[in-house]
Amino acid sequence: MLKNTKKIYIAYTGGTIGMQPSSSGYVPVPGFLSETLKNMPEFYRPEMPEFTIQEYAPLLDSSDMQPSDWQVIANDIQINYAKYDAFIILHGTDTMAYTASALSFMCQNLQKPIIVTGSQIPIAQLRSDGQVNLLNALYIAANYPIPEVTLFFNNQLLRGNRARKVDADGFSAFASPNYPTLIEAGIAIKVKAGELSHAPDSYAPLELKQITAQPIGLISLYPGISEEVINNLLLQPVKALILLSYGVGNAPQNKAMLDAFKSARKRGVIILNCTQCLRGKVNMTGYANGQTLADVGVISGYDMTPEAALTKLHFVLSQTSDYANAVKLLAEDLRGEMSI
Ligand SMILES: NC(=O)C[C@H](N)C(=O)O
Repeated sequence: MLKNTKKIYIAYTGGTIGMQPSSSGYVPVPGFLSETLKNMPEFYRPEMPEFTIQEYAPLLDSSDMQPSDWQVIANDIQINYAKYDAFIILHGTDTMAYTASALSFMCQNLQKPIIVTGSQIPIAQLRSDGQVNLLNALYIAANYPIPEVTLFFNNQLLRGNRARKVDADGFSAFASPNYPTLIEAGIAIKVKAGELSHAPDSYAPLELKQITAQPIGLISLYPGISEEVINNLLLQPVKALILLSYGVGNAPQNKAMLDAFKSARKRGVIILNCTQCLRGKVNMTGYANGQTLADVGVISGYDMTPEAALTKLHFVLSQTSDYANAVKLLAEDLRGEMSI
């Protein structure tokens, strides 16, 4: 058996995969994951790539992840970019889709795979999905390199900025409602919508973009919503509001609410329309109720997930403070996050 010579960098940020039970529920325990892996010989078979685990301190339950943590991960990848063939981010599932989306925007000109994965049951527990998720992520990173930020879970490799956590306690915790699966790991590994990289002679440098946390509001419309609620959400220092609208981008014909959007738009607040449906795309020309939103300056988020919309706003507002510039960037498909 020929030894796999690929080198993979694993950034272990926390999450259930390396947790242990405590009196107050699962908690991450430093050193425990690396020790557990040492006793799992399948990770060291010759077909497996070499890997290095960088354990972060503190290890986080991913519900504690902040934009500054995305920056730490992105900086870490940049520092190690030349030395490794691919990167795996071990992460909790709760905010995994946010981190995957954020990294996709931060890593411009990415030419190596970054796969985010984790598990629903800790790796040291009976029936854990951690071992199979990490093993497959390593194998796919080494043998089926797709040079973008992806998320691997339950035998599916998804585009990171298209993924959503859709099941709180099932193994099939992630879906990509508006974009096909990149790779399906069944008995055979099938490359579906993913494009494999063709080992270039030299890698163009990775361009790392910064994200700083931005004041962004998010609201899902509901029958009975009042303009006071909307107005409160648009108060200073909010720079953008994600409006999760009905269906293809509809909202009630409530004059006071529309006026609130209009005056916010005049103050330079971005209002981004995404659908509250799991699947499908915003089209504000479909109904008169959607058109009135476009008329007051609400912009389309097309079929972006709320996670992609939020991280894209953090990203865009970190790059520019000019409204027109920001709107231009939001309308572009920057990293495959939306279908225009
Ligand atoms: N399955 C998990 O990883 C959930 C955990 N609370 C986390 O996001 O860190």
